[in-house]
This record gives sequence, structure tokens and C-alpha cells, in this order.
Amino acid sequence: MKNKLPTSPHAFSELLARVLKVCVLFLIIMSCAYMLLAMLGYHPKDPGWSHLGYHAGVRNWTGIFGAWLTDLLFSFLGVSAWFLPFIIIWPALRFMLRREVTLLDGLPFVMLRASGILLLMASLCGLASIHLSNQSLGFPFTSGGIIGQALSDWMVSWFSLLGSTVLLITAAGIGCTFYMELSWDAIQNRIGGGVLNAYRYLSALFAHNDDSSAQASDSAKQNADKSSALNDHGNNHAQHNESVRASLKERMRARLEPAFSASTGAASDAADASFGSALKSIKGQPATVNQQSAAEPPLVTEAISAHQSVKESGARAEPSWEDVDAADNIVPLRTVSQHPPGPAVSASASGLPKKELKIVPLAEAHQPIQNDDHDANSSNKERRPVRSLRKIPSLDLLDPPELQTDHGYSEEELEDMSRLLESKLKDFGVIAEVVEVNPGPVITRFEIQPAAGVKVSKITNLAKDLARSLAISSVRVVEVIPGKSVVGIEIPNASRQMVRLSEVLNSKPYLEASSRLTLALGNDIAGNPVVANLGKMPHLLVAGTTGSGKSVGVNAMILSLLFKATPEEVRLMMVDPKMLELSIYEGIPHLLTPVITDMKEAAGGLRWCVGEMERRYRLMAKMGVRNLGGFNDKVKAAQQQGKPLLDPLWNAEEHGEPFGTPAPALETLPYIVVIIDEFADMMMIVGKKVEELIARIAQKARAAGIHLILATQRPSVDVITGLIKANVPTRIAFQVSSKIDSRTILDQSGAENLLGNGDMLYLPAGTSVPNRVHGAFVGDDEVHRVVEAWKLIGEPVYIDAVLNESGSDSGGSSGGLFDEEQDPLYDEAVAFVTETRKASISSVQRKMKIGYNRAARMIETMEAAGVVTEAGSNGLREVLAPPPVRG
Ligand SMILES: Nc1ncnc2c1ncn2[C@@H]1O[C@H](COP(=O)(O)OP(=O)(O)OP(=O)(O)O)[C@@H](O)[C@H]1O
Repeated sequence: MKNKLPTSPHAFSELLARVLKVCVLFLIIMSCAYMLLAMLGYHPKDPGWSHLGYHAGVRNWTGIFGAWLTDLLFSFLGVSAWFLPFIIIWPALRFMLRREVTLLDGLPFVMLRASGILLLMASLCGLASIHLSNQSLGFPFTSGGIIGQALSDWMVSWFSLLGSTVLLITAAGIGCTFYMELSWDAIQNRIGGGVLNAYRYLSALFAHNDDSSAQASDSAKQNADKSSALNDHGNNHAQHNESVRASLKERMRARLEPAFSASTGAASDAADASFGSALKSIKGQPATVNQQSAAEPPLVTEAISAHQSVKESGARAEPSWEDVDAADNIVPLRTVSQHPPGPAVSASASGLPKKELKIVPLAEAHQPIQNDDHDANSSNKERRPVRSLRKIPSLDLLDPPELQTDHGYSEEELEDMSRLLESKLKDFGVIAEVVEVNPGPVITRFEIQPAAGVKVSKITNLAKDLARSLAISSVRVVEVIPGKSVVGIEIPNASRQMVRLSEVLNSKPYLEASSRLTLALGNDIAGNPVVANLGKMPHLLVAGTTGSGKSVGVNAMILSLLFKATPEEVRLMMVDPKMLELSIYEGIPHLLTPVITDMKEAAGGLRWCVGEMERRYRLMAKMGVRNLGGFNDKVKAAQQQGKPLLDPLWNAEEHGEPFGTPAPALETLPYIVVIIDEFADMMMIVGKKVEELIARIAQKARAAGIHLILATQRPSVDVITGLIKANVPTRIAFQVSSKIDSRTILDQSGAENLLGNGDMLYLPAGTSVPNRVHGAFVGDDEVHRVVEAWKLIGEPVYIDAVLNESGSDSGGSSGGLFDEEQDPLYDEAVAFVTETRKASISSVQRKMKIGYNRAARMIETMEAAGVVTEAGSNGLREVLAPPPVRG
């Protein structure tokens, strides 16, 4: 198999290159051998470059050429000439053995080494010239040759003897580094590893001696039995190793076969590619591999990388079975786990004996995220089965989840990947052992136990390098896994299972959740559904770079609301500056206003929310309840008793009714969810005032049943300001482009290592450890179907005040939009308030004969200007400014 004849021109040229390489190598080795022999046969009286021979004949074994060559070498290099053949052979050998490097590829390496050789030889010559006497050595010129003499003369005149020595040693060190492509770190590690191994070996030896002396009284028979058992065990062990090696080799061969044959089955290819892709990088880093192989026994993964390199080379018409034979080098590290305890077959990266690798599906290992379906705002009575007789479209409108055919990685693949991970970590100087693997539907989590003294932040900082060296899109390091002392490394599966919204909405946590504000987010890493209660959040910030799945995520949240609540229970205000994402919902009965696309109107909408929030607070204060749930309960109870409650805030004049018109009966109030799709745009257009409005709603609106969902693709600090962050405690980060962005949203890195396509980190309020959630996918056509179904059930009843509110503002420029002090009636209102010492909105309203919201705005402006205090717990304000002086 190995020597199959080439069949294509490409394969022929490859073969030719290989043969040429071998010839060149042979030539170099033989030249060096000749040089060495010539030097060994050196006779000072032979003829040469530096002098004429005293004898007619030549004594050198290698003839006149050898005599001249040696004389030249010794004349110029002195004693250092002896190093030359060895120095040349070593890199030549390494270069020739790098199978995949062509001469041109290798040229930079050759030049690097050549310059290293020059520097090294020159400094050795200099050092020899300074420190070795030629008297006993008898070289033609000096012990350092002409080069050493010239160099040392020049250096000593400038740097003295000591200075020259130091400089020459430094130059030799640098030359050596270039020459050997040395990493001093690796040398340190090797020396350290050697010392440790020697120590372990010695301590094991002494322990063994102690044991044997303690057991010296055992009978000779027992000893004989023992030793024969040990021998048996050793033999069994060797056999076992052999068989595992053979089986691994067989496995690889089995994997390679389909790669070569045209009739490759798609399934096996997919599984193979999935694993192979994780190993691609090794081939791209030949230096690394060589260094590693010099330092430690080749790993399974190296052999597999050879397999990968073969597999990759669709271009390489004639793959070599040498790659399969690399499997002969496999050291079956994991055999220990399946073997009775005995002399350790392998050692982990930490040098300690391996424990058995546990493979536990994430479904068992992962603690599901607590789905909090208890809404603080809703009383117990409201906790009833949700899908009752209320008219809500059927969940059948959504596409069903696809049948999952991919079964993820096999056990062997997981084991191999664990080894690869350990070895890659080791390359980066982190000694750690994979103790458990948790395969999940989208990612696989490797739990690693770092060696003592390894800082977890070091591993976190390696996330990108690990991803690159494992040739995968991203690696996420989970610093803390609750209840465990290990560090998690999350690696994406080659094929990812999609989470459909229908799957999450049909799950128990969603169906049984009592809150009308239940949001379906997706599945956790173990595949458990994750739902969250917006009522408890109570506001949510969603950020992620473009294409990360943010809009799909927001759509899934909106549909979760639409499948849970009627328009009487939840009303929506949607702001969509991009005019494409949310416009799809136009016309559903839940909307308070048409989808807002004009940013000035959006600001007006927010202001309406502030007014509504104040109104609800006053209503709740009058009714003696603490939140919207309590208010609704009271209203419903009164309705059931046939004694509906009347609106305590009713003002007939304000509504254009004659004085004395009885107040209307109170109705239950819906929750209001304000969804702003690109909230950065709003901040840019309307400015700081939006930030203040959002902060005000966020601070107080929870009890009033008003909740915000803010989405942005620009998670920068000028958008997600401190004020907003402080008041919007629940965050969701989809994939972002940098650690800084991740910190802006979550106060920690991690979101930059997400996979995109709906992969998110969900940070519930009051927690610091984010949960990874694979977002639920919902397509535009599904959204359309749900929207159409709702449109058939009812029409939206828009609240004019929202539009009027924005309309009243639209006259001003965007800069002066919120400048209430420009209100023509503002001065009059201030005079009225300071005169009457009454800072109530309704009195200003009555006096000025203006709408509630305008009056509320004036009072707020007065508060900001320090004319009145902020409302106390009883809703009253004090007037601070003195009454106007009347002339
Ligand atoms: N949960 C998911 N599962 C699978 N694929 C998803 C998921 N969410 C989004 N995607 C894929 O990612 C693509 C981009 O998603 P989406 O449009 O939501 O991104 P975005 O962050 O809103 O981008 P933009 O800000 O540009 O609109 C979608 O077309 C879809 O193919």
C-alpha cells in the first residue's frame, strides 16, 4: 500500500520532490562524514592553504583534497571547526524530515538557521581565541582561527577581556536560539519536567524499597507468585496496549477508507469531518508538532491530524498510507481507564496517572436554569391554567421542531478531543486534565481540572488561541460551574441542533407558567427549555452584533407574549427605527399605537408611558393596593359582586363632560410592554432625554405593570449608559464582536465567544453568572401566521393620547423637543403653583385647562428646576420656590 505507483502528474512531481530531498540529505550527510574523517586524519605537515607540505606524500586518509579542506577549516575556524559537521547535519535532517515542506517553503527556515550558524560559529571562534591557548593544540594560526583572532582582537580593544566574553556568550546564545528555533520556555519546561520525573522515579523507587523490606518476611513462594503475576500483568498489559493500538489504527483506517473512495457516505463524512475539523490546525503548525513530538510521545491526535491532512487533500491525488501508519505511534492513553490498575501505561499532561474520563450528557450534568414563573405582581388567584377559554391562536401555527438525526460525537471522538484539548492547553503552558465531558445538543462541555497554581483567568484569556489551534469557530471558557471545582470549556458541535420556538412554547415550563409576561428564550446547553418572566425582570436589555440572532430572539419573545395573553391582559408599544423588524406586527389587537418608526413619536410614546405610570400609581394609591396585580384583583372582585368600583381620578371637565357627570366604572388594567428594537438609533436622534425617560420608567414602572425590552446592536457605553444599566438589571447578550462589548452588556467577557445564530448569554437580575441559552428560532412566515390569526380575532384599539402626546411635541425641533420651559403656559403655571402652594398635576390641569400629560410635564419640569420637590410616598409635592412678587 505504502509504495503505490503515482497515477497523476501532481503525484509524480510530489514523488520527485521527495526523492530529490532524500538525495540532497544523503549528499549532505556524506559530505559531513568526509569532513569529519578529514579532520580526524589531519596532519600539520600535510600540504594545505596555509603552508606547503614538508613531505612529498600526503598523510591525510582522505587525500590531498581532505588535507586542504582541513587546513582551511582549522586555519579559519580553529577548534570550532570540529562543531561544523554536526551543526550542518542536524538542521538538514530536520528539514528533510519535514515531509510537507518544499524547498521554497523551507527557505526562510534555512536562512534563519544559516544566520544562527554564522553567529554561533563566529562567537565560538572568538571565545576560543580569547580563552584557549594554541600551544598544545597546534592549529595553523590560533585556537579560534583567523576569524576568532580578528574578532577577539577587535572586541578586546573595545570591550576588554571580560566584556568581550560576556558579549560573545550572548551572541552564541542568540545564534543557538536561531539555529535550533529554540523556545527557552520549552527548555525550561523540559528541564523542569525532567527534574520532576527524576524525583518521581526516585521516590517511587524508595517507596518500593521500603515496601520490599517490610515484606521481606514473606515466603519465597509468595514472591515467586507475585513476580509471575506481575509478569503476566505486564504481558497482558503490553498485549492490551498492542490491541488498543491495533484497534485505533483500524479505526483510523476505517475512517480513511471512505475519504479516499468516491462512494463516501454522507453520514460518515459528516461525523468524520466534525471530528477532523477540530484537528485541522496541527497540520498548519509543523513546527509545533515537531517540538511537541520531541518533548513527549506522539498523541492519538497527531496521528489523527495526519489523517486529517490526508482527508483535506482532495487536491492530493495520491494520499500516502504513511499517514495511517502514523497510528503505529499511538500511545493509547485511555487504556488505563479500561484496564485493571497496574503500572501506569500513560501519564496525563500533568504527569499524574489518568483518571477514567467520565462522559455524562449535559442533560444529566447541567443544572437547569430556574424558570421563575411566579410573578410578584400577580396574586395567587391569577395563577390558573393559562390556555383556558380565552381566545388565543393555537400553537399549531408554528412550525414543528425538526427530527434530530445527528447523535453528536462518539465516545472515542470525545476521548480523542479531550486528549487534543489537554495537549493544546499544554502548548500554551496550562497543565490541566479533562475529567468529564458533557455532550449537549449544540455544544460539548469539557470539564477540566487545572493543576495547582493555574489561574482560571489564564485559561479564559486563551479562549481565542484555543479556538484557533483547535480550528473551531469559538471556545467559551466557563470559569465557574456551580457546585463544582472544575473549569468548563465549551466547544461547538460540528452540527448544531436548531431549537424551534414551537418546541419551547409546547414545553411544560411555558404552558404552566402563570404570568402573562412569560418569555420563551430557547433551550439551555442541556436542551432544557428556558422561559423567563418579564414581570420579574422587570426590564430587559438585549444586545448583539448584527446577524447574531437578536431580531429572531425579540420575535420569539413577542410571540411568547402573543400566545399567552389577550389584548385585555397585555398591550404592546413597539418602536422600530429600522422600519423592518417590527412592522410585521402592524394591526394586531395588542398594540397601543401603530408600530412607531418616527423617533420623535417614540419619545412621545415614552412620555405617555411616564404619564400612564404616574396615573396608575395614583390609582393604586387611592385603591390602597401595592401593584397592578392587586389593583386588578380588587376591580375584578368588585365586578363579581355586582358593585363595580368607580374611577376615583375622574374629572368630568377634563374629558369635556358637564360637571357632575358620574365617574365611569374601573376596568382592569393591562400590562404594558414597550419594545424598542434599535434603541441606539433613538438615543442618537432624540438624545439624552430618552435616556432619562427610560430611566424613569425603568425605576418605577414595575409596580405599575409597565415593562421595557430594549434591543441594540451597538452595545457601546454611549448607548448602554450607566443610568440605563443601573435600571435595567436583566440582560441578554447575543454574540458581540469584542470583549469590551460583552463587558458593556454583562459586566464580564464571554459573549464574544458565542456562536451566533441565536446563541446567547442570559443574565437574570441580581445574578453574576450568565446562563448560556440557545435561542429559539422562529421564521418570518411563522410570525406572519400568528399576526394574521390575531388580526382575525380582533382589531387594535389605539389610545389617541399616545399619538397626541407625540403630536404635541412634533412642532418643536428635536433639540427643543423636551424643553418644557418653552411651553407658553409654563411661567403662568409656575406662578400659579408658587402662589397657591399646591403642586398637584390636576390643579395645574384645571387652572390652565390643559391635558393631564402636559400638566404632568410642567410639574416635572418644575421639579427639575427645583421649584417643587419630588412626589413623596403619599404622592404630594412641596412647593419650594417663593411666591412671585406682585407689583
Ligand atoms: N435561534 C436561532 N437558531 C438558528 N438560527 C438562528 C437563530 N436566530 C437567528 N438565526 C439565524 O441568524 C440569522 C440572523 O438573525 P437575525 O436577523 O435575528 O440577526 P440580527 O442580530 O437581528 O441581525 P440584524 O441586527 O442585522 O437584523 C437569521 O437569518 C437566522 O438564519
